[in-house]
This record gives sequence, structure tokens and C-alpha cells, in this order.
Amino acid sequence: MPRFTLTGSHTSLSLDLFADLHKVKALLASAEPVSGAVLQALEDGLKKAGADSSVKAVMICGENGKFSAGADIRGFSAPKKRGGALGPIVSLIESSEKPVVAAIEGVALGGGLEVALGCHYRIAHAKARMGLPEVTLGLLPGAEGTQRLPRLIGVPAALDMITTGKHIPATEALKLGLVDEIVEENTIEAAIRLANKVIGQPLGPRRLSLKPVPKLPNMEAFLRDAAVRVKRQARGCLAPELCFQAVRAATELPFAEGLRRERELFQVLLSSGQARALQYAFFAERAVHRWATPTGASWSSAAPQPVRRAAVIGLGTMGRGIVTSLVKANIPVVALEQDLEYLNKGRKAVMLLLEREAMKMEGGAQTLDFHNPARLQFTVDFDLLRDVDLVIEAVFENMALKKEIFHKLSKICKPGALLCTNTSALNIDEIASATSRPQQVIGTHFFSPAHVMRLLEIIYGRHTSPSAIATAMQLAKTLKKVGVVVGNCFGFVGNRMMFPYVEQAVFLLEEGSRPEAVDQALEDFGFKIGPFRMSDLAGLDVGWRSRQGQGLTGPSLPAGTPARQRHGQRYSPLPDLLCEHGRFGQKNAKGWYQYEKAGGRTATPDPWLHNFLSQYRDTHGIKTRFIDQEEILERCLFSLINEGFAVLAEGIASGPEHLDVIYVNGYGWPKHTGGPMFYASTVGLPRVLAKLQKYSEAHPDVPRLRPNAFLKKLVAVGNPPIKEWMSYLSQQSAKL
Ligand SMILES: CCCCCCCCCCCCC[C@H](O)CC(=O)SCCNC(=O)CCNC(=O)[C@H](O)C(C)(C)COP(=O)(O)OP(=O)(O)OC[C@H]1O[C@@H](n2cnc3c(N)ncnc32)[C@H](O)[C@@H]1OP(=O)(O)O
Ligand SMILES: NC(=O)c1ccc[n+]([C@@H]2O[C@H](COP(=O)([O-])OP(=O)(O)OC[C@H]3O[C@@H](n4cnc5c(N)ncnc54)[C@H](O)[C@@H]3O)[C@@H](O)[C@H]2O)c1
Repeated sequence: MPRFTLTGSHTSLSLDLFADLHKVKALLASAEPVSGAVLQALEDGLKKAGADSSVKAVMICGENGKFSAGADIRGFSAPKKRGGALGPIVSLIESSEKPVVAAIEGVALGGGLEVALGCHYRIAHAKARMGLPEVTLGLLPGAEGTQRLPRLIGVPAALDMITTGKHIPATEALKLGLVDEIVEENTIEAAIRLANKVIGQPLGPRRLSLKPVPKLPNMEAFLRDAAVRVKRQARGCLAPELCFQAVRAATELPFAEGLRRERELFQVLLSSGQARALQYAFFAERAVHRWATPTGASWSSAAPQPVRRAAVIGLGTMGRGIVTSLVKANIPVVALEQDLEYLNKGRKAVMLLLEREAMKMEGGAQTLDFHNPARLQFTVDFDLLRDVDLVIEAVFENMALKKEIFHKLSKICKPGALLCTNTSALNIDEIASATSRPQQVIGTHFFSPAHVMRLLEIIYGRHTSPSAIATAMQLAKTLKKVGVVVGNCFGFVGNRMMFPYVEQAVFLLEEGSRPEAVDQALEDFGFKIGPFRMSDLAGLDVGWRSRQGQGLTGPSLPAGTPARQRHGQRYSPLPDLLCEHGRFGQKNAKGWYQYEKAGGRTATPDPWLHNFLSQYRDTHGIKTRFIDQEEILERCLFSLINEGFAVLAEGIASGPEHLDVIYVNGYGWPKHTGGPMFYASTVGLPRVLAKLQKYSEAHPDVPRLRPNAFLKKLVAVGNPPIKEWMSYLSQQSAKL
């Protein structure tokens, strides 16, 4: 039995010719992506099968239990690495005079699924997943997928898959008609059986390029509504809209012309900055898994401890989401509150969240077992935490309270237990100092709502052990979150970079802008929500309490402190004044906006606020001026980026991609710009520096506008590409 193995740079493909069984088995792709070598081998294999009269059918499958993860994403930004065009190979498969069956195991994504669409039959393992995720990489399915998929599963389902990029399980693929059959056992054998069965049957009806796109009674109206929906959801991202256009072309044009349109649109996206940014984001998210600390601890040598049982302390906004997340990940939880009243409130809230999650999962393979006390237990008794492997504290943001709790935990919990705090900004070392085991204390900063947001900022203290970091990272993975390891400083990475952004937003109001203008500018940039709407959502009282704690406002503020200055720097008391007027945001229907009712979500500009701002400016003799969108964006975004350079220079994060992953996954920063630091690299560091210099000269009392030394250095050495930035950070300048 002859066997040929061809190895490309990213995959290996082997062709086994089993003439006696009348099939060609082409191992399309292993866990690695499709490369030019694979394409060549596939083409050769198909031609060989076509020419060999003893071959009656062809079966295409993957290696190592995976069909294919699609094209090599790195190839899109490195033309030299690009293989040949995949589309013509898909056409070649389809035009085969011998039946071709795809045996889909693991994943069939992007170009992988497009290959399967070229096959005459598709059979999938029940655990397989399929999708066209190109849109998430700023692209569209460029190997004829936008024209074949609508012909197979209809326009609504195809549009949904192509414009969202979602992966669908095999069971759903079967319902949609994307696959012909699913199997629980050996997919390859089942595909061979199918191939043998269909030998001799006419292939015309199985060639998707020959099929018409299924009609809808109201196709035009459907497409009109879909166009609006896609544009709204895209929030400035180009790919979903071009994906839509490609699918619309399938409904309007013959197959060959549709393909031409697909290619044109693909080229537009390929050369767009957004595709580069989204592909950077794809690899950044994976790069942060390989964490390291300045002391040499790293993912490669640290081993995680198993987490078989966990506890959560405090069932407020964050604790209830964290409990939900743990239960969803099948980790038994003990949920603890300070008294029975809070416990009952927390229990109800957790149960409601879990009921909702269970509804979402209905029909799926997974179920939620949260009524079983062995899986979820509510208590006010700390003794029940004796044998948990990990505790997550989510009580009020108060150092004294957190230290009291950690002291207690240190006495009660078993020796190996990991003690995590969900603090937003407080010093991890100080919290750890209340325990006898600071090596097991770590920050696990979840984002609200904790069962939804993907980010988990993981903060190591001076004494945190490598194994504790590895365990927290493993927990992030188990919870299906992206963990990013960072150092300890006030606000860590995310909130620390957020302070100057919010500070600028408020200064802009003082100088003449309005909340709606600032929010609009940043939402047009692509943020999910502007800073004032966000502040109303989170509650203005949260920041107020924190500023009181820092002595910036409230009773501890020394008499005679100038209203708009703290420690010799500019300060805006506007947010404090709103709280003093009882405006806490959505929770009581008034904040920077007014709302229809307490807890209402619809923000409307508030004449009271506008009037209040004018009076405030009069009181403080501030001359009002018109502030344009460019200034709003530059002051808010560049001050945040400037702080990012400080974070890097101090060794708080090990690279710009960490900051970008944090911002994209935790703060609604538009992913199609890559994240704040990648965005800075695309704007050009000299421009960022020049603008900061300009604003800093205009506002010398705002230190956060003063360009950071690391930014200046990068400009001085010639604005190197982002991947080289860290090499310019001298050992001496890194804090740790
Ligand atoms: C085919 C022709 C090639 C030549 C190009 C010519 C261009 C012109 C022709 C256009 C043809 C268009 C063809 C098609 O329409 C376009 C595409 O197919 S784009 C790719 C679409 N596929 C995806 O988006 C899948 C991406 N991958 C994933 O979602 C996940 O990795 C996974 C497959 C679900 C597996 O998840 P996990 O098990 O969690 O593993 P990781 O995510 O950590 O991945 C492990 C490792 O693999 C790297 N990797 C995964 N997929 C790719 C890929 N497609 N290309 C490159 N690298 C990939 C990933 O980065 C990890 O490595 P690390 O970064 O950690 O080093
Ligand atoms: N709300 C957010 O968006 C957010 C985001 C990230 C991090 N955080 C941080 O998470 C922590 C919790 O914040 P939150 O918004 O959930 O607060 P919250 O006020 O909504 O809830 C705190 C809960 O802790 C409970 N609690 C207080 N003392 C306790 C004790 N001794 N024992 C047991 N339970 C006790 C309270 O009863 C309350 O239910 C804070 O450190 C906060 O800074 C909050």
C-alpha cells in the first residue's frame, strides 16, 4: 500500500491510496493550519485519484482528530508565507467526477469548512465544531464559502454564521443541513461507508455551486433589516458589513460572479488595518497564556494546583457573578455572606443568574446542577471553608475589612488553599500581610458582570508563589476566561490606565463639553459604552467612596483645600458634587444622565445637569469653549495610552499585548483597533507624543498628560514596531 507524506511549514498531509477500497484518504490538516504545501498535496491527490480508474470515491479527513483550523492566520500579514489560493482547490474538489466525502472531526473552521463545502457529502463526529470565523480576523470566508454556504443552509443561517463567526456544534450543523450525518463513533469509517454507498449516484445535485440560493418570501425586506442589524452590531468594524455584502451577492448574482465579488471584498479587507489589528488581537490573546514575572517565574516551569472545591465570600454585584461562573465550570462552591439577610438576598440573586444560564444552555449537551448542596452551598459560617482549595473574597472595597477576612482565612483554610481577592485596586501585599501564607495570596480581578466578562486580571504580590499564579491562570481557563498576569500597583493595569481616561472626560466637561458629546465621540470610536454612561451604570457612589477613602473628598479633606486642586494638581470635584446632590447613576435614575426609573437603562440628556455645569463653570470662572471630537478622542485615549507606557516601563506588565488583551476583554475597547497600545502603534508614536506634548503644555497642572519617558525613548529610537518595544526597555529602567 503506497503512502506519501508531504510536509509543509505548518502542516503535514499524507495521502494513502487504497485502491482496493476505492478511496483516496487525504489527511487535510493536523492541529496546524492549512499551508501552501497542503494545498499542493491536496491538488496532486485529487488529480491522482481522478486519473486512477481503480479509485471510485475520495474521502478527506484531518489528522489527530481535527479536520482543519483553516488558513494559516500568520500568512495574511506575511505575503511570503501565503500558499496558493484555496478557492480553486475547493472548486476542483467539487468538480471531481468521483464522490468526495468530508469526515469532520474536532474542528472544521474557516478554509477548513470551505473545503468541506466543496465536498459532495459531509459527515461529522457528534463532538465536532464548525464555523467561518474569518470575520473575527477582519476578513471574510475567501475560499468560496460566502457563495456556497447560503446555497446549502439558506441565507438567514448562513448570514448569521458568516457575520458572527460563531462556532456551531455538530448537532446544530445537522439541523441546519450543513452536514448530512453525525456519528458518535469512528467518523472515518462512517465516511468510508458513506463513500462506498454513494458510488455511482449522480453528483450534480450535490454540487453546491449549481444549486440556487433558497428563496425567502421576503428576501429584500430580510436583507434590508439584516443590513441595519449587522451595521449596528459592527460598531465601526468593517468585516461584518463586507461579509454581509458578499452573502447578498450570492442572492443577486450567478455563482461565478458572486465569487468575483467575494474575491474583491476579501482583498479590501485583507489590506485594511482592521484585519491586521484583529489578527494581532488573536495572537495577543494566546501570547498572554505564556506568562512570566520579572523574578523568573513562568508558565513553563510553574505547576497549577487542582481546584476541586472553591468558596466565594460576599455575594454582592461581583460575588454572585463569580459563584455563577464557578458553578457553570462544574466547580463545587461554598458561598458565604456576612449575615442571614445578605445571604438570602445573595442566594436569590445567584439562583436567578443560574436559572438564566441554565435556560441558555437548554438543548445543549451540558446541564447545570445547582440545586444540589454538594455543588452549591450557602452559609454564614466560615468553618465551612476549612477544606476548600481556593477562596475568592469579594467583600466591600475596604482594606481593613479585607485584612480582617484574610486573617481569618489564614487561620481556617487548609494549608494549601489559595486565597484570592477580587479587589479593584488595593495593595495585594498589604492584604497578604494579614495572613501567615503570603505566598498563597493573589489578586483575581473579575469584571462586571463576572459570569459574562471574559477578562480575569491576575495580580501577583511580592510573595505570591509561581504555583499560585499557575493555579489562577488554570482557573481562568476552566472558567473560559482569558487570564492576564500583572504586577501589583494601585489599580493594577486596567483601572490604572482608566483613571487618566476618566479624568480627561470630566475635565472636558469642565471646559465646555457635555456627557453626551464625550460618550458619543468614544462610542463612535468603537467603545461599547462611553465613560459617563459607564459611570452611571457602575454607580457614581463607588468612585465617591474610593475618593473619600483616599482623602480626596469628604470629611477628611483638610479645610481650605482649593476646590479644583489636590496635592498641587488639577482635580475636578464634579463627580463628588453629583453624589452630594444624590445622583448615583442608573440605580436612582439620575447621574450624568436621567433615566426613566430607578434601575432604568435608557439614558437621556438631563437639562438639570447642563444647567448645573454652566453654574459650576461660572462659579469657578471657567471660560466655556467648543471642544471637537478630535480633542475628546486624543485627550481621553492618549492619556490612557501614556499610562500604558508607564505600566510597561515599571515592569507591571510584560508586554503591550497584555495591556491590549486587558482593554479589549475587560473595558470594551474596540477589538478592530487591536487595543490601546496596538492602536498607538498604528497612529504612530511620534504623533501620540506630539499631541501629549501639546495638551500637556496647555494643562501643565495635569501630570498624566506629560509624555512618559518610555514613549519618548521609543520615538527617539525611530518608532520601532510594537513587537520590538520591550527590547528598548533597559534593565535599569524596569522597576522589578
Ligand atoms: C488556505 C490557504 C492559505 C494561504 C492564504 C492565502 C490567502 C488568500 C486566499 C484566501 C483564502 C481564504 C481562506 C479562509 O477563508 C480564511 C481562513 O481560513 S482564516 C482562518 C480561520 N480559522 C480560524 O479563525 C481558527 C482560529 N483558531 C482557533 O479558533 C483555535 O485556535 C482552535 C482551532 C479552535 C483551537 O483552539 P485551542 O485548542 O484553544 O488552541 P489555541 O487557540 O491556543 O491554538 C493553538 C495554537 O495554534 C495556533 N493556531 C490556531 N489556529 C491557527 C490558524 N488558523 N493559523 C495560525 N495559527 C493558528 C494558535 O495561534 C496557537 O498557537 P500560539 O499562538 O499559542 O503559538
Ligand atoms: N462592582 C464592580 O463593578 C467591581 C468590579 C471589579 C471588582 N470589584 C471589587 O469587588 C469587590 C466587591 O464589590 P461589589 O461591587 O460586589 O460590592 P457589593 O457591595 O455589591 O458586595 C459586597 C458584598 O460583600 C458582603 N460582605 C461585606 N462584609 C462581609 C463579610 N465580613 N463577610 C461576608 N460578606 C461580606 C456584603 O454583604 C455584600 O453583599 C470589591 O473589592 C470591589 O472593588 C467590583
